[in-house]
Amino acid sequence: MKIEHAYTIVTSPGRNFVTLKIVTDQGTYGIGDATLNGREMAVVAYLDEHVIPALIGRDPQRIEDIWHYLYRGAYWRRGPVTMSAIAAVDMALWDIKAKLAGMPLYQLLGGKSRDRVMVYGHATGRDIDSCLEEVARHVDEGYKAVRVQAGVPGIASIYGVAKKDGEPYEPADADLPAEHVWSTSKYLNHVPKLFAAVRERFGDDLHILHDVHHRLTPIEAARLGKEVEPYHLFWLEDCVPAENQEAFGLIRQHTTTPLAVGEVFNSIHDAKALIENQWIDYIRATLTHAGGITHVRRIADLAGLYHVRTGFHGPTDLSPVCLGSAIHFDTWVPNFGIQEYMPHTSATDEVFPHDYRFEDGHFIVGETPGHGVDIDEELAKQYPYKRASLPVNRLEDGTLWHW
Ligand SMILES: O=C(O)C(=O)C[C@H](O)[C@H](O)CO
Ligand SMILES: [Mg+2]
Repeated sequence: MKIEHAYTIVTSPGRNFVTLKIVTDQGTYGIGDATLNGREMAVVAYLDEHVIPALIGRDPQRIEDIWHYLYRGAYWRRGPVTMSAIAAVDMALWDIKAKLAGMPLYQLLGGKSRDRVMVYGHATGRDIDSCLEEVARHVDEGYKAVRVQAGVPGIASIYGVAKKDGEPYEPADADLPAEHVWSTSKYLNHVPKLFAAVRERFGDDLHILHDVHHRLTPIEAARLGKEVEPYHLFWLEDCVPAENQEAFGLIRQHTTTPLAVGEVFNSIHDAKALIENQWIDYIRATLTHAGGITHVRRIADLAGLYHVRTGFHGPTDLSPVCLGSAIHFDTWVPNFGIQEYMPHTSATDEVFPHDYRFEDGHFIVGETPGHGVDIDEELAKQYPYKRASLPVNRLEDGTLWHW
């Protein structure tokens, strides 16, 4: 069997998505997600110019060999563009292999470790009261775990909070990067009050999560982790930028609040010290940005040795192809923790028909052979690419800060 044909599809049903389709000489095809928010066309160029020509004629069943061919063969290893391109190939090849086997992907990975996959949704509000209303809506819809993000008095716009209450949050909201202003002291003084209010209204059973979006220094993160201990967070996410993995060692010395990190990671090497030193509790590296199923499986296996569980990134800027594949992975992986879920627009769901379903705060995996997600190429053409950028963040004195 040979790869006969492969091509990229860029579509924007509400936001941009990049999909790779690989077709074999026997007609079976697979698709993979290559979406890198705000840098989509860099991955398209990488795939079109450097990867696809080298795939034609190869045996699609040799997933492991093709992974190493693309990783080692590039000489320039790692990085989000390279690893998203490799991931798209890998996901499409697993889709093909599972279709050839006549099995849903989770069966090929090793079968079910659980019947359903717990997800967390996003509650956002411009103040604490409106955030609580959104938490209530999620609880009514069956969610058992909710990420809470609220506006902070004195900060005009903040990560993770929708511009209008009740609407979904979209970070890539402008042609060129919007400029936000950030104050660590205002945030740190305010945010514990949000968790106190959530516990007060919803009691102890609801899992609550929070994303700091890389904005603190290690000692500030240690203070926050310590102060929120009484509210028993499921996790505190991305409390510091993670290029310096040792920073998490410092935070860990000070707090028992569970720590999650990894949505911007693209390799096992980004997470190795964090996992081996047990400085974190959840690893969030995603299939699309960290080299696909073949590589993320290695990260998960390493994590399992150290009591670190998975908590995959699942924003709307990863396509249903990534989400569908992630649900198969989550259903199999022994050290599963939780799956992030931001519902896609109905236009996106129409472009990407899929067989996974949300029920009572969980995802239920589908039984279609492959990863269970397809693309309607004719419909996709109706939504042309539109450049959209993530914002940048400055301190009140104008210093460029972490977004
Ligand atoms: O979903 C999350 O936890 C995020 O932090 C979302 C990111 O800001 C988003 O995916 C950036 O593209
Ligand atoms: Mg995040």
